[in-house]
Amino acid sequence: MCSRDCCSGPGGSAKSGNTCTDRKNAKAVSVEKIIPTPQSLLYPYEVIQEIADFIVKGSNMRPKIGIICGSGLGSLADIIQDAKVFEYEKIPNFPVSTVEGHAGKLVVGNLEGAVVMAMQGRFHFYEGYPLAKCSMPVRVMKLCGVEYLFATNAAGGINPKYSVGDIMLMHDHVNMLGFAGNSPLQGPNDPRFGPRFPALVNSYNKELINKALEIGKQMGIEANMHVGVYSCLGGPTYETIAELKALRMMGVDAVGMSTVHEVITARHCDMKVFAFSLITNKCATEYSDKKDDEANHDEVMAVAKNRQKACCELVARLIRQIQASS
Ligand SMILES: O=P(O)(O)O[C@H]1O[C@H](CO)[C@@H](O)[C@H]1O
Ligand code: HPA
Repeated sequence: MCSRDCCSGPGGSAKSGNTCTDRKNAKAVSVEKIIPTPQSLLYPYEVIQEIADFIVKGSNMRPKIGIICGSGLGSLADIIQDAKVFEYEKIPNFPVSTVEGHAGKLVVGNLEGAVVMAMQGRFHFYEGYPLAKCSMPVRVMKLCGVEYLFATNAAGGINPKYSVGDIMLMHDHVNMLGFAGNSPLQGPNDPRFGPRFPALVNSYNKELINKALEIGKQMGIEANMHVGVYSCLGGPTYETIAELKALRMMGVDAVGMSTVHEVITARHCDMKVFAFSLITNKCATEYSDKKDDEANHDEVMAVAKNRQKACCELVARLIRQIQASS
């Protein structure tokens, strides 16, 4: 079995110059070798432990809260104090960020009295990474000591009541990649992380949602805050009108290309999850010739930049409350 990067995503081909020894020696390769590595075996426990040790030793901190910054929301990591910054390239066995708005840095430090670690840059399926690789950093967080995952994303609003700039607290998801038979947990289960068949009802911590709603009121943004259902598609294409109509019929309020596999991985290893979507564009669910109806990443980034202050404030205040009650 080849478990090197060259067989598991774009970081690999960069490192290996696209030469995989298994591929070069194809004639001699046995059937076992050409069956793709099950996702769960790409990052064995020991490799995750090595990465976690590297971060804990390198920062001399043990984080309690992990934050994943969505597209254009990297400033969530800029408010961390006494920060130790690790570039992804310099972390052993870590993938690289390839998307604009995802800087590719891991920031460990203090925020509102808690030690946090924040990913300024997440990994997406459309970048060519298997889902287990996209969500591998969540397991690293767990082995660093993280108890809470804060996952944030930029998303298209399908619920007609949502406006650009609104914040949707996630209380559930529809796992479209899972419907298609893809999961970060696919392959042999390592019980040191969690059970073979994890339950996902109650994945999004209700207490944290309620606290965030209260904070929204205190910030005077309650009219721009919703509680809703997110769905992740594979991307990188934005959705067709027919797909958006179908998602709406399924009860989806916001759509993106991330987060769900991170939440699955976090719940598998029993982390408490808080997640929100910043609505960066309204998704059209009727046919029209208007160019305005087309989503684009520049708009996503611009809206995220405009709303980063409110997002930072929400995250900081919620962490303060977690600290106050622990
Ligand atoms: O989910 P995040 O990483 O915030 O990014 C969202 O924005 C990008 C599309 O504009 C996609 O990557 C989508 O998933
Ligand atoms: N669709 C999918 N992903 C997205 C969108 C969208 O409209 N906006 C931001 N990320």
